[in-house]
Amino acid sequence: MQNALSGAAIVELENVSVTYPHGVTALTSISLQLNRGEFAVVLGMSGAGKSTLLRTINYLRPPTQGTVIADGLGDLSNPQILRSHRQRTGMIFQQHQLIERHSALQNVLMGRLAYHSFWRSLLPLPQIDQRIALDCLERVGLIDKALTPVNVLSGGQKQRVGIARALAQKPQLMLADEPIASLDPASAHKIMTLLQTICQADGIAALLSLHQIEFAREYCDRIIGLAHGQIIFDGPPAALESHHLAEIYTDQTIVM
Ligand SMILES: Nc1ncnc2c1ncn2[C@@H]1O[C@H](COP(=O)(O)OP(=O)(O)OP(=O)(O)O)[C@@H](O)[C@H]1O
Repeated sequence: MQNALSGAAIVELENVSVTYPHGVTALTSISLQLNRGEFAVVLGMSGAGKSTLLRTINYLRPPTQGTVIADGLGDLSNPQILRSHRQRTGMIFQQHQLIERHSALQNVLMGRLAYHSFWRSLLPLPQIDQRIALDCLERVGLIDKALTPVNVLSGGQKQRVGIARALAQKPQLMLADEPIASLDPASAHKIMTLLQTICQADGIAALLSLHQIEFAREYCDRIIGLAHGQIIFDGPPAALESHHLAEIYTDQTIVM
């Protein structure tokens, strides 16, 4: 295979830095591989660079230095490679980013657009796409809400529609930016269980950003700790000790 990364990596960041136009550096010299089949989390204080890291992995925020390489595809600075990488990368957002007046099904169908040209996507999508979207709604337990406008769904249900939309892309990589931040603990556990189960069943690599250390420990098999745009810790939950947390959450008291 051309442009294959070593080992199990699906995407690799090499010496990546991101500086925003007004001069804030959000990431500094990040080198990181995300591996197939892993369910990883990035932890860090507000402003540590978690969202920027996730967005850089699909070039919603291109690096100002360094490269992002997708396995089997190559450097994301090439527009064609980026298009292929985005097609196989699902994105889940804290605020769902759904079209509120559209039904759950219409929103999930958006996940199929990456498989069609711009002009084709202006027409109703083929039946096969409708079937895939309905399957995805079924997997997140919302088949009975397929025709319900999203604006009458609960926060947890909206997040499940967001997961179904990402899933409809048939992704190999899932990026989830604070997927449980606006949910109560019971709904948050449901969403984490759902994400973990689906990613495991479909062999999807996942990188989530979270604020809740206890959720990261319970569900994830790899923790990446960021502080001030740099990686402070990268390892399994069992290796994360209080001194790492003190470094990640520099201004906060840590309760273990
Ligand atoms: N669009 C932007 N333009 C300018 N600066 C930005 C932009 N987005 C983020 N930043 C800055 O980059 C730094 C990292 O922000 P980022 O959103 O990646 O952190 P975060 O860890 O995700 O924070 P939070 O947990 O609050 O979402 C911060 O200093 C932030 O102010």
